[in-house]
Amino acid sequence: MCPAMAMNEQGSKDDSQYLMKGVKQLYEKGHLQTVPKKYILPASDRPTKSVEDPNADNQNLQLPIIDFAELLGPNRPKALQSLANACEQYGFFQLVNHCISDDVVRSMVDVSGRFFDLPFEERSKYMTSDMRAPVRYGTSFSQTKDTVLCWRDFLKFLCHPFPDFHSHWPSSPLDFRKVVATYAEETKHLYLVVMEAILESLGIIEGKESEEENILKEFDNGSQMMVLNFYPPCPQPDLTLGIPPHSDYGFLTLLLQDQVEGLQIQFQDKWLTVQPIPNAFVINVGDHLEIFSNGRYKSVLHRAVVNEAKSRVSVASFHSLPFNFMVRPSPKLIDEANPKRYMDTDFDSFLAYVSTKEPNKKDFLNSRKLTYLQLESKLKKQ
Ligand SMILES: O=C(O)CCC(=O)C(=O)O
Ligand SMILES: [Fe+2]
Repeated sequence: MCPAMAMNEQGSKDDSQYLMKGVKQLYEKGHLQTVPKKYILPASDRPTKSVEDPNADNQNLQLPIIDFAELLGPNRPKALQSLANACEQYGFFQLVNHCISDDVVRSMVDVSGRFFDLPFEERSKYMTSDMRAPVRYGTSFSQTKDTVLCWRDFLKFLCHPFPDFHSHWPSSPLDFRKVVATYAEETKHLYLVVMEAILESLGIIEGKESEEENILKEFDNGSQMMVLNFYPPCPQPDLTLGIPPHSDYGFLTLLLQDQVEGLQIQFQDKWLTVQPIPNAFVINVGDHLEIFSNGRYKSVLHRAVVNEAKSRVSVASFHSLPFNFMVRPSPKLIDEANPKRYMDTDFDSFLAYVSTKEPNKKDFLNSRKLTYLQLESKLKKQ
């Protein structure tokens, strides 16, 4: 009997070691009919499926679509308004007509898939529990802390700022570094143009004064981290999740998904599935932008579901200020009617937080919120 089947039925001592090799390994070697116990969520956390029930999860969602060309053209004011509405109401939008070529986008999804196709020995060279490692391969969400494991394997790596980062990236597949370097550079540029529009939509910048150029320079020098997610087919997709509900650290995430659906966002207390649009980016507001906008733009919970038939690849590019910078509500968005709603935060406090807790839902962002009493005493002092 293969180890995965044995584990399924009785649970052996080697289980955890075997499971730590990830779900691709499990799927390929296990001929699985059922998911191992360690992946089964409590009933209340499972994704449900019912087309008849209008209140059930998994209905489709047409996210607001922002046309990049409109954002740069004479209709910019209208496009900025749509951007503001999307960030306030959904925390998410799809960006179409952007400047990154179909070829660059397709190559990135393709090379990511080929990375996960490598033998486990090759992928596992990058396995580490060090959260600060410039390259980290792993499985689940936080593989050493998750009480229930998730149905995903991932590769995480730093893109910016990082001297000589190419030499840390996987050297296999042979074209990995070249394809990723082009993609990282182009997504960073796209992020900066979108971020400038977001700052304008918040009324933080208006023209090209020197003070405003400084704020843009901080974003220019900011951090960029990439995560490649791989979700193999799952024999019982209703019992588990690819990624549990979470919000993203950072200002913006630019997510590329292949044509297999799986991303769901929480909207009006329901989980709705985002329909992939070929070559579009799903962009979402991260915790730092919610803090910086003093709560005006929302960092929304999202998760990934898996399916029985197809594997799925997604590529997330996370962008924020430089790692040593404090993120705080913009002074331009604080006044008597809008007191400061969040504590200042930095990367170290985030790392300290996630390394002591099982990352769960919006915990980190909630830990940064000033409570009602704190707000009241601040108001009194003003
Ligand atoms: O795969 C997806 O659609 C979601 C990925 C995600 O949310 C993440 O990597 O933070
Ligand atoms: Fe995410």
